[in-house]
Amino acid sequence: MMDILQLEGVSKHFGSLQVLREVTFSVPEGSIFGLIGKNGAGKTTLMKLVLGFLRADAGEIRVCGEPVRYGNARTNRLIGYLPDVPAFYGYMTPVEYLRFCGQIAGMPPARIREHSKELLELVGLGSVNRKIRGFSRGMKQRLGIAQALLGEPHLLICDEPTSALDPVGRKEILDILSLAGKQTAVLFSTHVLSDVERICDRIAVLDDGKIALQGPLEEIRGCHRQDAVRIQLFDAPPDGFFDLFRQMPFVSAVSAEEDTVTLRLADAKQDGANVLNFLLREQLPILKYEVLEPTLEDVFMEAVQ
Ligand SMILES: Nc1ncnc2c1ncn2[C@@H]1O[C@H](COP(=O)(O)OP(=O)(O)OP(=O)(O)O)[C@@H](O)[C@H]1O
Repeated sequence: MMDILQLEGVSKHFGSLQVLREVTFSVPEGSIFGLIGKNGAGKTTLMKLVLGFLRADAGEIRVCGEPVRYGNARTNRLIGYLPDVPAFYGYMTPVEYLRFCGQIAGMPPARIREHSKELLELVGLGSVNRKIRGFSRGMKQRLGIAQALLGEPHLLICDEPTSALDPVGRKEILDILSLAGKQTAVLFSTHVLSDVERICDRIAVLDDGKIALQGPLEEIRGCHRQDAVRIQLFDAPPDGFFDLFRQMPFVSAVSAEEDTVTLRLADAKQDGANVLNFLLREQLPILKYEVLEPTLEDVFMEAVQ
């Protein structure tokens, strides 16, 4: 699979502040890539480097195999960009705005008309003929995505597209990015882990300028799988009963609370069956049995500590 974006050993400082330290990762074709980091972690700086708006101190950035050149980034024809605070001409309607953007980019008028219509449908602004001035923040973000997709980019870059939106607006944006991801690779930054869990297939965690963790989301979860099970009984067992689990060799941790116990196991499948058998033998009916998935939050906290 071709890499749409490659960063290799990219570093950047401002004065005495080292913002990025030898950042290396790539975004393959067809990927929706979540760049996770706290405020100030360097996400915006990284995106500006990819767009050639800033000059890297070291390292190389390639878009579809072409090196990015500072100040003269021909590679930007391959990229659609949604900045964190997009600016629009408030007196235009969405259709007028996209026409204006298409004209600047030198697209043929028929193509602009046709493609604008599709894109405005995609972002849920197909029937909105009002001026942009009165748009909500979410509507502006959606129009921004339509604009970024107008040139049919190979890579769509969105800087914190969901921050400052309410849960409904946030879901709308994620759904749109998910759809856009069928046509183009997507790189978006966020500090919201649930956004990433919803739509990304790959992630990188940026912490203190370094990539603390990266890879396919499934793989990352797999590696950090805790193999824990939570069991709830119909009734609280006799005092101290759950402590019996501590003596079992395959149980590495026990936490108990009234009728519920959480066990860390070497292997959820095999050891889980042993635990269940034990409870049956002791004639303690089970209300609920659950294998716990590590949340991205757990994984993230482990990576950035
Ligand atoms: N032009 C600049 N000159 C000096 N310092 C800068 C400049 N641009 C960014 N910084 C600093 O670099 C650090 C990283 O900023 P950046 O905007 O890349 O972070 P971010 O992860 O995008 O954070 P946020 O989510 O707050 O936008 C911050 O400490 C910021 O103050």
